[in-house]
Amino acid sequence: MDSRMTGIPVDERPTKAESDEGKHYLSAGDEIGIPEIDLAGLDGEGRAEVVKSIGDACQKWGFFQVINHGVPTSVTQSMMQVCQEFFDIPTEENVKLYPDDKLKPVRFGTSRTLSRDTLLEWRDYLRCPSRPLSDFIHLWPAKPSTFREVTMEYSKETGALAKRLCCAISESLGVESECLYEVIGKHQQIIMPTYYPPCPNPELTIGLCAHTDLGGITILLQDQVGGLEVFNEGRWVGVKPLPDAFVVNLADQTQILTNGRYKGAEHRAIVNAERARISIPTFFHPLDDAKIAPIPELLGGHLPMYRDSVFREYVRDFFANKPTGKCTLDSLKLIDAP
Ligand SMILES: O=C(O)CCC(=O)C(=O)O
Ligand SMILES: [Fe+2]
Repeated sequence: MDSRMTGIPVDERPTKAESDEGKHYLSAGDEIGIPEIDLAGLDGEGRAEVVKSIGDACQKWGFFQVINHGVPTSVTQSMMQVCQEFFDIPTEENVKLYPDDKLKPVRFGTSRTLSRDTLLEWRDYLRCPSRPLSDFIHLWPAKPSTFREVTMEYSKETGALAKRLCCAISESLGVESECLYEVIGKHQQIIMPTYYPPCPNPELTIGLCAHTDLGGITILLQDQVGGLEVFNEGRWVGVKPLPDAFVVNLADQTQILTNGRYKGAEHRAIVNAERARISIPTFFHPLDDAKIAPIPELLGGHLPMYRDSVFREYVRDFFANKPTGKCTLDSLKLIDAP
């Protein structure tokens, strides 16, 4: 906790960065917001319409919220509750039980970049891979006592939702329904319960610096506090918390696979002085040794925008780079536009 009191360097803080780059912030209450998509029609006659809305959102934002997503409210509520109980355990205890050792798949951290002293983010998180379940479940926290059972159910449900979303996204691109699921949806799944404590001086720091997610697709559950922001068309837009919704965003590998047609949007989390916030992103990644390149059918006679890369190497470079913006993705760029 002490190190957090130093805040992050001035040029990493949201207000400074925005005034420098001419960005401005729209709050969650403003009219412009990320698309809200009702998935109720996805498995019936309304499928084509829902698929189209998803495609439009992926193209314009790389971000959308879904309601009527099929994950039972009892499952999301229990997951929020058990994560709250986990973060109620003193930080020192969690640090001891799940050391922030990069070689350990399950670990607790106070910042993704804890080892680097230039960047301190105002958050705690637990990294919890869940696929294949038998490789990881015994490493998950045993306290709270219901953590494993609740998280297992949550993992199963979000996994099924990821499949439905990947299929809909593939259809929206006009490729075979399971195309994206095969590459990004069915392999690695990592659940990352995250806790942002109230911050006495929120203007001095940030919960999570601007970044894109490095995998394929992310499904995020958040409480009603708010703090997630998406960068779109030159400004930061707050993601308004909706009851019973998931926030879905595309990540770098999907941007590569779609040859830039769909975006892995930049986002960040800001903190506030009054209330703690919990968010639970679930990341879906390709296999470590998957070779990722633009899907040939999507090139449509154009040149590929990105060169091939092996996912494992992408991850290595991502963490070696300063985790801001799109620098790792940009390093694979061959041309600016297809
Ligand atoms: O907490 C949030 O709302 C965002 C989390 C996030 O973007 C991440 O962990 O990659
Ligand atoms: Fe993220």
